[in-house]
Amino acid sequence: MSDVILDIRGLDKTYAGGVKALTNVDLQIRKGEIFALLGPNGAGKTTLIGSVCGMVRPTGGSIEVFGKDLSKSWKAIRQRVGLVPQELSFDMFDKVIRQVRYSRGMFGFPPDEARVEEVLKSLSLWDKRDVSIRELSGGMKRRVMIAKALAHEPELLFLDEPTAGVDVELRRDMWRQIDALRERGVTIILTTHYIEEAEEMADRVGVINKGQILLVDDKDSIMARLGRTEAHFTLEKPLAEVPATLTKYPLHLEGEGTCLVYRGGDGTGKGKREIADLAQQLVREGLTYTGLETRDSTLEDIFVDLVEDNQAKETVQ
Ligand SMILES: Nc1ncnc2c1ncn2[C@@H]1O[C@H](COP(=O)(O)OP(=O)(O)OP(=O)(O)O)[C@@H](O)[C@H]1O
Repeated sequence: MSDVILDIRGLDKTYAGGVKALTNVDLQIRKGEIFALLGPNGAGKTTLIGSVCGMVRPTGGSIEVFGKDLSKSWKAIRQRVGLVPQELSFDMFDKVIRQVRYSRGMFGFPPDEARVEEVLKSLSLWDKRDVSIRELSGGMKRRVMIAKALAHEPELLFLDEPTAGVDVELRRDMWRQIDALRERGVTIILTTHYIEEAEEMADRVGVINKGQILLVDDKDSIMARLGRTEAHFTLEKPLAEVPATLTKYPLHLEGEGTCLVYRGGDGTGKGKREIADLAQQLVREGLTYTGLETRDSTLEDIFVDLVEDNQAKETVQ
């Protein structure tokens, strides 16, 4: 891939206390994409970001950013990378605009008032520029964090849980901001617990659990490959087992035999077709049902299944 902007190979991190936070992580990020890294608490997301942004020293593997080895060209690379960390970090008594200016200087860039103004305006912070940060709401403080990370015009931007603790309205507003950055060609890697966020924003999604990458793919292919359709047939009379004539369908019984559950398909409409066939066959076989509910799986279902599967495999091993 010639447009790879970040190339992580065989990355390992074992913390001093012995916690293995990353195991043999391979990840390639393409220029201009929005990549969402999903994982439960403690999966290794922050460690992975920290390894690229210089807060964590990996114990194995390699990281190339903009085609350069991070361990050799750290300073030049860091100038072109932005990070919005999970935890708020600034001088609470300082004014918004000063913190943004200061951040630009920290990365070795000369003052540029036009740029600072543009960033503050794009995040609807211009009116608050002379307000002391401690007086802002939590969501607005988070915007200041983003403004700081954007002040030096990064080409690669990491957002670690950008919308944690932010209300729905502000979250959507931030999504718009992130979209605007993409339009400007910024490559964005975000970690999130909100699967809705990944579903809405990302071009590609990676799932990490216990320090291992379980899956990386285009969001649409994940839905097509792993998406399922579910149908719940409420039966008039309970069944002891799934009839032999129906075993070609992915079925099981729930609710002490009163609910026949179909779970199958592949996100391409196959599930809906099979459910329609199944419904007809139930009628032909005199298996009366009094209710039918269907729904397509979401990215969240796929994510939960993947992590649970991985957890179950680990328990067996
Ligand atoms: N400085 C540290 N020293 C020792 N262990 C650490 C350190 N930082 C993180 N860990 C451990 O490494 C593992 C991965 O943590 P990490 O913060 O990377 O996960 P995460 O996916 O970002 O979690 P969350 O979603 O809760 O932020 C966890 O078991 C965590 O307890």
